[in-house]
Amino acid sequence: MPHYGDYQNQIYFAGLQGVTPKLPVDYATLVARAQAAMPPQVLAYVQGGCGDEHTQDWNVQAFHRWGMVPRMMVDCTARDLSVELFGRRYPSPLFMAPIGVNGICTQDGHGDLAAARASAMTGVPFCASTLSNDPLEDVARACGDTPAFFQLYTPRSRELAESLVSRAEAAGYQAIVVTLDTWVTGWRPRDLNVANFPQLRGAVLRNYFSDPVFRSMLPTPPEEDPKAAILAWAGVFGKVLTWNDLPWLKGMTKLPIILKGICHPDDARRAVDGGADAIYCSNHGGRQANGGIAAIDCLSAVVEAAGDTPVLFDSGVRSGTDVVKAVALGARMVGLGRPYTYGLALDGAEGAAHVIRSVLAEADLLMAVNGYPTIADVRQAGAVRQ
Ligand SMILES: Cc1cc2nc3c(=O)[nH]c(=O)nc-3n(C[C@H](O)[C@H](O)[C@H](O)COP(=O)(O)O)c2cc1C
Ligand SMILES: O=C(O)C(=O)c1ccccc1
Repeated sequence: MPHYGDYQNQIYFAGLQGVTPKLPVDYATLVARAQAAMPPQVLAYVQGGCGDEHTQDWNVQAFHRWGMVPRMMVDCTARDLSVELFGRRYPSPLFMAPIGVNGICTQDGHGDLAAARASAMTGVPFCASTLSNDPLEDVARACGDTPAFFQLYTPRSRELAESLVSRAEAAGYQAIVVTLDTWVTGWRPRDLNVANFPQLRGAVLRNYFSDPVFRSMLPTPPEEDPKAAILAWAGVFGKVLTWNDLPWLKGMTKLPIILKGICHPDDARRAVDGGADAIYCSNHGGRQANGGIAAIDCLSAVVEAAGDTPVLFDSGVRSGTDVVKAVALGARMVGLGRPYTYGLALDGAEGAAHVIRSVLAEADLLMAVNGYPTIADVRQAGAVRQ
């Protein structure tokens, strides 16, 4: 049976022919490469966070305060990283978190399709953002046989929200991820200092411009008057959601609803009581609120409060080790964010696939060495605060 860890052998054997990996396998070197290669404003938008970026930095640092204890004399020659979510089996806990500017991270402007192709190549599900340079239908097709999720930025117009969700359902997405923490944009000094907000320059709004309800709100089509369409987008973008909206969100679709941005156990309990199908513990990578504690330090309490309801996690995941730690702390699935987008920026779908394969290989080999042959074993072993 092939293992994700086999990627390591592929790299070493290629080395015998004088071939080294096109992109690095570690995050620090990857970021350094991205910093040298990406257009400065796109880099600032992807790399930056809220305020002085303490929460963003702490998301990453806090992983180091959790550790795992290896077990010996366990037969780990065969490993199974698969997990179940909503009755479907996924080959690993990893998924690609929604990144609304994937579209402008490749030179051709089709980074969403490239991200989707990386998903098809690796079998790691892609959570497509509402913010996209290609329509969600095309992105779904580019995911091939790999199931995908659709992330909804709930607009102020209910009709538009319903239209986006029904399109996502028709396109074959498996779940709707409703992001709760971004009805307004957090204070982002890197972008403010260069006065750059890509959406206001017309980037990544294709799901709106292709939507019949959005188009019906405009006196002239977006192709004829893009400025007016962008202003209309700015006016409709962010609905303030409250718990009273949960029945409406649930009623919109047959698909499972995943609430993204939950960090407090009381919110997790309310979400479960309100019928959320899954909870997504995340602080948006520290891009929305500064001054918060690290997302990984919120995870255990959220998992406990969620009971049987599955909990997804992202924010600060930089390696396969981080993925295994998040699983040990109770995450059913773990989202990779900035790292795959840097891969995308450096080498398109291949680059993102390489980053994903490196993360999976490290996770698999860690499980092999630590004596955790399955995800259930990881969960059982847990992680300790050091
Ligand atoms: C450039 C960028 C754009 C993002 N766009 C979205 C988005 O459109 N929708 C969303 O729910 N989250 C978005 N996020 C948040 C990610 O889904 C995820 O929560 C975050 O990247 C996790 O932090 P990390 O990348 O530092 O691990 C974005 C993050 C980044 C870095
Ligand atoms: O950049 C982001 O993190 C993001 O998801 C977003 C999208 C729209 C408005 C503000 C932030």
